[in-house]
Amino acid sequence: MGRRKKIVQECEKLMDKPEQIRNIAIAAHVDHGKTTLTDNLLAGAGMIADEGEATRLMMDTEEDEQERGITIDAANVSMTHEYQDRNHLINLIDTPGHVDFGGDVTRAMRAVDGALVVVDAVEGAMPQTETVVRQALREGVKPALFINKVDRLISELQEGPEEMQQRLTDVIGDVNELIRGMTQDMDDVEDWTVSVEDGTVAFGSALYKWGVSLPSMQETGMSFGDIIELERADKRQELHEKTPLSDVVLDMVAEHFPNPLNAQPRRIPRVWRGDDELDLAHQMRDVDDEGEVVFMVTDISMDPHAGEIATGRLFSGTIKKGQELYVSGTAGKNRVQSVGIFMGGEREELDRGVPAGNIAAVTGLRDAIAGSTVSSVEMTPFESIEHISEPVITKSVEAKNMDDLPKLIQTLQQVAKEDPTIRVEINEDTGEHLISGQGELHLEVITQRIQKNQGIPVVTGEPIVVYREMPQSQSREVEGVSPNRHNKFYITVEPLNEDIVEQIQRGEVSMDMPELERREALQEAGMDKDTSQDVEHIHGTNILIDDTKGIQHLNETMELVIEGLEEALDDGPLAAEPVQGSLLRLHDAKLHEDTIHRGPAQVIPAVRDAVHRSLIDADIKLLEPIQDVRIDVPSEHMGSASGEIQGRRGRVDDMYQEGDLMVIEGIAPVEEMIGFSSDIRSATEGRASWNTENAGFRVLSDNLQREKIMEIRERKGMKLELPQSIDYI
Ligand SMILES: Nc1nc2c(ncn2[C@@H]2O[C@H](COP(=O)(O)OP(=O)(O)OP(=O)(O)O)[C@@H](O)[C@H]2O)c(=O)[nH]1
Repeated sequence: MGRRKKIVQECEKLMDKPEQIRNIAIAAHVDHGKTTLTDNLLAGAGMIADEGEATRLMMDTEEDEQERGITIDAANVSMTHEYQDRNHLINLIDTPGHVDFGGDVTRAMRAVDGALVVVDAVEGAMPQTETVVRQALREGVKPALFINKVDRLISELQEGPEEMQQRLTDVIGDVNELIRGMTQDMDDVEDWTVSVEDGTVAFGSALYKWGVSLPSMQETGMSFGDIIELERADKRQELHEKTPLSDVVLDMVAEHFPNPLNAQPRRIPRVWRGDDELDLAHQMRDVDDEGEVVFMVTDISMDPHAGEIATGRLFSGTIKKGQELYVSGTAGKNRVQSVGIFMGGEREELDRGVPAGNIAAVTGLRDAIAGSTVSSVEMTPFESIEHISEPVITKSVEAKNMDDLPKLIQTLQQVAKEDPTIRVEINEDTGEHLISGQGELHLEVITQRIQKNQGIPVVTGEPIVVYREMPQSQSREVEGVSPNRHNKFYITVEPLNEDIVEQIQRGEVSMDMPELERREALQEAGMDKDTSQDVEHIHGTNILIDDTKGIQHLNETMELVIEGLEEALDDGPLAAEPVQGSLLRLHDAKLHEDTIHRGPAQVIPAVRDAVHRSLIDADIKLLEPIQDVRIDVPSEHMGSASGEIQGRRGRVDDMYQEGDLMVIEGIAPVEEMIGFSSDIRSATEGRASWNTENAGFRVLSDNLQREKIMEIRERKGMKLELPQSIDYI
């Protein structure tokens, strides 16, 4: 029997033993070595030959990933590992490190119970490290730490045992500081921090395939001194044989990460807000393979032969070929065509069903998108997997040949389904479609995949930034009148406080949650009690409050009011960009007796105009997306590197020495950061490494407001005048 077949059989056997399953993700800052580590683990588990570079191909499977040398999609793989005379099934997800692909990391965390955080010993904890730790903790996923590239401390930086120990202690301290900062408000008293003594920290070299932890050092009798000696003497093969990285890390995984039976009772209440007394709730907490099927889709990918593959975590029941399952948010059911597991980029179909507690790859769920809840009974869906960072950059895409148009539209729809951090606007009239994403690289990779994988030649526009509009003060009460003058709406608007906006973005306040919970959350974030009781609707990060009392027919008209409101907020009055962070109050309304005279054609424009006029009265301003920027650079290039931030309407907030490099931290508008990579390279002779992270939206400075609004209006073919309240009457 082939090796692969044998491993599949092993995995199948272990699937039914949840106490022997570990679902884990590997996550880190870009280039800290996740993919190299994952290759080690695969080789250690006997899945691939232990032969260096060729192994890379196993996890980074898409051609563009290998060309760019970074991970773009999260890859799934199942493997087995024997620990303390017991075999374990380890379902692993390797996640991308580049910030543009952070949405994949967020989704992967829903599927797993443990996160192995990889940190480069030389660079230490970096901004993306903080982000992935936060993503893990928010999902109730337990972290453990692997400090990588320790070979560089020894061979390049020539550090001795004390210096090295100090450096490792500092990295652990920094990671724990992040963890403590993020868990101080959590209700559970669980200790999420990592420590050498507990065995939740390991370190080593993924490149040279050796690793150690306190338990492994106790077992092998290796000391720091021995490691330094062997590494210095270039005896890395010996080091690898004496203390192989894969064993050390997989032992840590088996010992310290929770199995589904331990993890699910803790995680379900965090990610599911249904009634916890229901049988279904018990089945999910108990990982009941005979219960109803509850499957959370965390990733959709395309297989040229099998079609769409939905990968995700099965929390209850057994998923099998032929089952008819509900998909949240859609009507009707989908039929499961096949179920299987991933073995490093490749899917292995199984003849049997996959039971609760596993990560499964399912075909046939044509209505599912990343984030769908798929189940055998109708149920409250899981909390949506919020990725905080909204798209900030847009690019237009057109098919070169008109004949390709239908195929392009289909592909774009598929892209949006696979990656919810992308937004696609399809314009069948002009043929010019817009894709918005997390950054230049994100969009570039997607357009390249459309061209290469789908063979559709496309023309793309220059990347442009996505803007927002937001009121800055409290408006006066504004009257909106319907075209027939029989219906009137009285509205005011004011800015929402930042805490509330953030809560909505995180999904901690939504219309889907029980009202009482929502009220409490809003009050905690600073909303007064009366207001929090009258929330009628939430759209984007805007809230509608119904302050009216006993108005006849208002109830049945409310749907139209909301439609008018949404139209007004989607295309703000300044430049038709989305409005954010506004609190709208409906104070009063006068409605015609007769339904015919208060239909959509009357109510929608009246509300829309009232909202726009009140926004203008509330001193609405244009907001632009900004990024946190961090540059690490040798001190002789510090001036030119900080100049690259300041010259881009940016601000340098901090400069400090770290090791032999200077660190510059600041913020700059996304628009100005387009083309930054090549500029910083030439400004510092290629000596700088840098990282950017989207940091929300900021009011554009006053002297640029008019110019920018006109520029957008011109691009959109709108009238070239600043809108006045009077325009809407
Ligand atoms: N010296 C040294 N280099 C390493 C080690 N581990 C990884 N590298 C190198 O670091 C670079 C990045 O490694 P990857 O494994 O691709 O990093 P990653 O975190 O998966 O990066 P993304 O896929 O881009 O998110 C590669 O050039 C590796 O060869 C290590 O232990 N020591």
